[in-house]
Amino acid sequence: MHRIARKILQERLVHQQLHSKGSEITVALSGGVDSAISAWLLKQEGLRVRGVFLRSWGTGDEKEDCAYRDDRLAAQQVAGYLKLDDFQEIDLRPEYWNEVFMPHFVEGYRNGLTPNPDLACNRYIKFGVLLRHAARQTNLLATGHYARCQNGQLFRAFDRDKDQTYFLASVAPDALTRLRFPLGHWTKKDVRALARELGLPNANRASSRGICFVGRRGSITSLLDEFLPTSAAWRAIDVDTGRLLGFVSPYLTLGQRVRLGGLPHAFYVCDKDPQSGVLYVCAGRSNPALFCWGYEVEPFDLWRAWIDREQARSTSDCIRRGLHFQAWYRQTPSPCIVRLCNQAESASPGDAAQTHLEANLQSIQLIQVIVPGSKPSAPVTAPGQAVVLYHNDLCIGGGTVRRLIRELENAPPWLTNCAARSTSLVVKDA
Ligand SMILES: Nc1ncnc2c1ncn2[C@@H]1O[C@H](COP(=O)(O)OP(=O)(O)OP(=O)(O)O)[C@@H](O)[C@H]1O
Repeated sequence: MHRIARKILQERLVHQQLHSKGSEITVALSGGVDSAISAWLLKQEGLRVRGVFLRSWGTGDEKEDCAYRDDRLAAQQVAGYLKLDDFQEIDLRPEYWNEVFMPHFVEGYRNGLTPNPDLACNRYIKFGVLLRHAARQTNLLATGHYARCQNGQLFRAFDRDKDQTYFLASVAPDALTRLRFPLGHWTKKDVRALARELGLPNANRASSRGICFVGRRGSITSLLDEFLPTSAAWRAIDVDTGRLLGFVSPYLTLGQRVRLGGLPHAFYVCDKDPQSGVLYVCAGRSNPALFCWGYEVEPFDLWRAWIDREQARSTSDCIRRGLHFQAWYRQTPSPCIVRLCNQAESASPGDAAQTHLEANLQSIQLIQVIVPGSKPSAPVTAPGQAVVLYHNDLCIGGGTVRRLIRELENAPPWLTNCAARSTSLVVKDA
């Protein structure tokens, strides 16, 4: 056995449950080194491994088609080199277009949001349509994501620097029960070294360009101009003076600096009104018009599943403490308090002093992810983006930001006193 693999297997870092010899699994092969090593590891377990390459994008653009052909060829070469039991390409361009690109990306921007198509892609394409496709032949699907999964629960990867649970938080809990992430206990460094040791044809290939499209176009703005050609510039209005300062791109994000010529200050986006085509801006980064207490979030199913499990042992207390949130991939997690609420409360949250939720927890449609402290602070994310929640290593979902919470006039005692207290949930390591 190869040196690095032996070291890792001997140290029992591959904790995934071993399946009986002869069972089958589908591996999503991107052409990159992570999915290739995942396939190799599964073969070491004695599984029959079928490779599948996914085509999700293509507009006839020569540069894009060229990148797609390179990826497919690399995936095919890996499948041949590892003597996988099968290799297929599946074309999910219509599904990607209809379930991710148009509804999440294009419509999101049209509605003034800052969407994250990668989370939608994982939920609807890789762990939706592709998983259903895989289920026709094998019951399990593996990918080269860095994450750990056990009993339908998602845990951070051993390699914190590569941990991809942020992108997986939107995946349906029942899908998680059929997924394998063979690299959950590996570091990227060891994966790369093993690929070289095995002489894989893609051992030195850069990380895959993924199945998403933006990187290949240069900028989101040029892509959106193509798909939303009628979007006119919006009016930039200074929130403090009500003055019209100029006309700007509608795709600017909350907190982003706005380029407005000939003005003495730097201006930042503090609010967007897609109905009237107005971008509210404020002078300076420390302007209170930018600040918020936290984020109102529409929860992913994974969060609901966590709440359901918790409900069995907890009271109807609507505050959850001892959690951390991440607002983007690789962001250092920050402490937060989560308050469960329903639509009616959300319309007028007041000081959010209510501590008992009358409604059944099942009816929760919104959660408030609040940053502890006595003062509001500058936002770290924007409507449309995902805020992902963690309890230690356990990823408990999170959700899509619907709006910023600006209304808590003074920090209520539960927000300032209880920041450091932890929930009594016992987290089992995967
Ligand atoms: N076009 C594709 N076809 C099949 N599977 C894919 C494709 N793109 C990504 N995947 C799967 O999703 C996983 C994570 O994709 P991501 O785009 O984050 O790539 P990555 O971390 O660079 O991994 P890799 O080195 O395998 O490309 C991949 O390891 C692979 O299993």
